[in-house]
Amino acid sequence: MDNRNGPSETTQRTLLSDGPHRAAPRSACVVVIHGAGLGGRADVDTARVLVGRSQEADLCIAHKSVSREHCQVWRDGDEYRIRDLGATNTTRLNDAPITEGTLADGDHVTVGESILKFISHTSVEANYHEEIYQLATRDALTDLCNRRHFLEQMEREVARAVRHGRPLAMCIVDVDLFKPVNDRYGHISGDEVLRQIADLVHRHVRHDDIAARIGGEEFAVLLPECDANAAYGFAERLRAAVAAATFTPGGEPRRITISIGIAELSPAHDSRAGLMAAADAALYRAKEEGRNRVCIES
Ligand SMILES: Nc1nc2c(ncn2[C@@H]2O[C@H](COP(=O)(O)OP(=O)(O)OP(=O)(O)O)[C@@H](O)[C@H]2O)c(=O)[nH]1
Repeated sequence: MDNRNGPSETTQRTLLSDGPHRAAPRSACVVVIHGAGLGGRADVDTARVLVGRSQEADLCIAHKSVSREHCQVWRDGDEYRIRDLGATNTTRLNDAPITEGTLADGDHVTVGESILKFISHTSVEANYHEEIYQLATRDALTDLCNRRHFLEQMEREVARAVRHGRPLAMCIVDVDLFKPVNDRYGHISGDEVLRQIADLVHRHVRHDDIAARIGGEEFAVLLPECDANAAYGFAERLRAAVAAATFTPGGEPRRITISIGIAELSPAHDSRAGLMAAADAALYRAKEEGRNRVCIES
């Protein structure tokens, strides 16, 4: 159900055909194994990976001992290279200061007070680190991002969008009247419904969007480069897809609906907390106005 008159759709969004996200086999990567940013990682290929304190770094280590642009890592043919970017605390490779060097599997890179480990794509540890990364960042039930990872990503995306004056929108998605579903069919069947909804969320997002389960029956989607109208188009398609889907908790066909609140980055909502509060207020309105609808916070 719409509560807006004729929102214009400004962005073409793509339906993906596969189910919940699974990471592709990994390339080489750097993983923070000690200090601030522990567990953070970045894949390394020919594009230069920036490591630093900046929110815009590919591997952001938010600690004062780390320069905003500390070092960069990249693949050059068969070699993996690292270069210090004039950091105040010079980058160290296996404890020796460097301006530039070649990385070998298992090398330790000291960045301020944090230590990174370089894992080559052939390393036997690659799968282990991949598994740890998945456990730390994904929601076990739905395989979407977990709340913590979503909030971290959102912090970065908000900073990036504010800095470059780019649009950014977010949706908070809440399952309508889910308690009666649980009460009638049990939590296991309820979980299956949540998985099916997560699958629909995943199918409707673009590659660059960040989708997460942020609460029991609450999901969030962050949409970089989207204003509220474009987000509305996405949200409305998702709402309609859920409303049209057949769920079979306890083997009984049942319709389930969702309500969605949308907010976009604006001078009034220019922080992570502000944007989330605005989307939450819109969601509240969607519930108040009868559920199964999309509302935009103005
Ligand atoms: N199966 C399952 N249920 C959950 C999970 N997390 C929260 N819930 C349930 O989700 C339900 C949420 O209920 P309420 O917050 O009362 O809201 P609602 O019934 O969805 O109603 P409205 O949000 O007002 O439309 C509760 O029954 C929770 O137990 C979960 O991980 N799995």
